[in-house]
Amino acid sequence: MQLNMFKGIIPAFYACYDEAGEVSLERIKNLSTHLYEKGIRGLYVGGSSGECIYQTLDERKATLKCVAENLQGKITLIAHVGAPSTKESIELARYAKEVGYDALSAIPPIYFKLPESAIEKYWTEIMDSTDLPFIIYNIPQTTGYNLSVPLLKRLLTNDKLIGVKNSSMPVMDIERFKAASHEDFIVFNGPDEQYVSGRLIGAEGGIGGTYGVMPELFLKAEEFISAGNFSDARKIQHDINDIIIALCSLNGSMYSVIKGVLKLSGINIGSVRGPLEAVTGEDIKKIDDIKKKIEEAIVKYQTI
Ligand SMILES: CC(=O)N[C@@H]([C@@H](O)[C@H](O)[C@H](O)CO)[C@@H](O)CC(=O)C(=O)O
Repeated sequence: MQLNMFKGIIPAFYACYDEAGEVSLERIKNLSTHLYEKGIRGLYVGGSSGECIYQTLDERKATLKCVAENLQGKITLIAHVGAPSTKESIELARYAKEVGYDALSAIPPIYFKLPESAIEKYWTEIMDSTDLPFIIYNIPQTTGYNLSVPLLKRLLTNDKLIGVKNSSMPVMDIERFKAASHEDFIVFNGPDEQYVSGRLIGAEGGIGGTYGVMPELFLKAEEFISAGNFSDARKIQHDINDIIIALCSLNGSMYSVIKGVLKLSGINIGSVRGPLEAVTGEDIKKIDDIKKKIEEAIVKYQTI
């Protein structure tokens, strides 16, 4: 397996809606083209940022297909296929394979608190449903399950497992997963607030929910790390974190703020779907300040 295609900056793709809140193929095409032109390594489609659990199977398939039709063969495409049931997850996995994805990924089962044996079976059945490589999505803050090293080791007996997208907050988890696996196993940094530290401790790429609103800054952070310029890497991470704190400071979901910034920048992908909350009232005016903050940071690092 050629793992280089997964190394680098992979934005988690945002759900794209029209003004009525329906999935918009035109907007999916616009956003995916916009991110591609920024120079990203790939896209992670249909994950948390894709509002996966609030979309129907048909909407998720339409999104997967539209991104693939636009960018397949140009960048790495990872399909997140985690769904409430194994049946639906496998249906999405087979669909992703059919429309040309390079890899699959899934959160553990949601809602019921299931034993690890059920989680193992769930991921194994998805892996066995196609010949695509598979990436575990570990995000304990939303799923309530944190990948254990013993389960990772058992799953590693399946050659299709090529990596973990780790969104748990301790960077040490990245080091543990890397140490429990092998050289050709890739750990993706999940928390964007610690991209630099995640990379230094063993992550070889990143998949993140805020990359899409400021790809230039994460591409630059990656450039600094690759060049061994840790002083500037630390500085840009600081500025990125200030922006993430601002994105999370308004009265709606972070994704609503991100979509507001993108809209002001000419990329309209609508708002968020309930129960996620949109930004309202006076806070709407503050979105422009966040956009300016991002632009200032981009300019600051452009010539370094
Ligand atoms: C808990 C959480 O939502 N984590 C995000 C981060 O990118 C997160 O949005 C960011 O670090 C800001 O807190 C990602 O791991 C989500 C992601 O990659 C996805 O959309 O699938």
